[in-house]
Amino acid sequence: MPVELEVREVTAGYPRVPVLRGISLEVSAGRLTGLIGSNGAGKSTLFDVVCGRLRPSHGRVLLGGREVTRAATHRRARLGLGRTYQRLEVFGSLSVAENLLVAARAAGSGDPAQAVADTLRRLGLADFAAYPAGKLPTGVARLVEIARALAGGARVLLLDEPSSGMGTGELAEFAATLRALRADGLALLMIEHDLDLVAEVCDEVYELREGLARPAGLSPAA
Ligand SMILES: Nc1ncnc2c1ncn2[C@@H]1O[C@H](COP(=O)(O)OP(=O)(O)OP(=O)(O)O)[C@@H](O)[C@H]1O
Repeated sequence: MPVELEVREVTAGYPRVPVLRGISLEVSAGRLTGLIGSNGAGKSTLFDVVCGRLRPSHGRVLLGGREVTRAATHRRARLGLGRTYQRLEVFGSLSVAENLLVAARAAGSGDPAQAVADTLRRLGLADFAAYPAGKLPTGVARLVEIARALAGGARVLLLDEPSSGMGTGELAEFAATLRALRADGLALLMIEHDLDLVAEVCDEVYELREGLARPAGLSPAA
């Protein structure tokens, strides 16, 4: 499977706070890659570099083999990069379907309404289509965030603690959803604190520690 996202020797941080010190990792299509590490290790910082919210002082980011290290966030989105956030970022006053429609229109997809219908079905959200996103239980709202990225044409998806706020039943369903997205050929990079979920679904796992990404000793999924 082709490598969709490459991070090569990235060094980045904030004024007087060095965080990443030469990180390299790859995410391929049809693979679910886990990213773990203690609080403050720099996981979200790495996502910010990949998305273009933070410019690295050294190193490169490639999407689908294209250099995007200096590309604007919206250009990366056009190239198929999607992201969810640790703190939910759905449009609360819009319905679930409207949330997706905004993304599908912004992506300029051929038939936005069709893209929305397909994505709602894909994530098992059809019954919630007309529901105000701001009133959803957290676990469902996290699926809406993922659906919105997919409706926007994401092929590389960065998930920031997607299981937080989910109950046990929701977690089992979510694991199945992740496997289905992987089977569809998406390249998935997931920050996650639930190590049982990581060990269950991830093909490979990196641990972020002291500014470097190292393969973690979690048994990968079959
Ligand atoms: N805007 C900022 N300005 C200055 N320092 C920041 C900023 N954002 C994050 N940091 C610092 O950068 C370091 C890495 O933070 P980051 O949020 O990337 O860690 P994380 O691994 O995602 O942690 P968590 O698991 O708690 O979300 C921390 O020391 C944090 O305090």
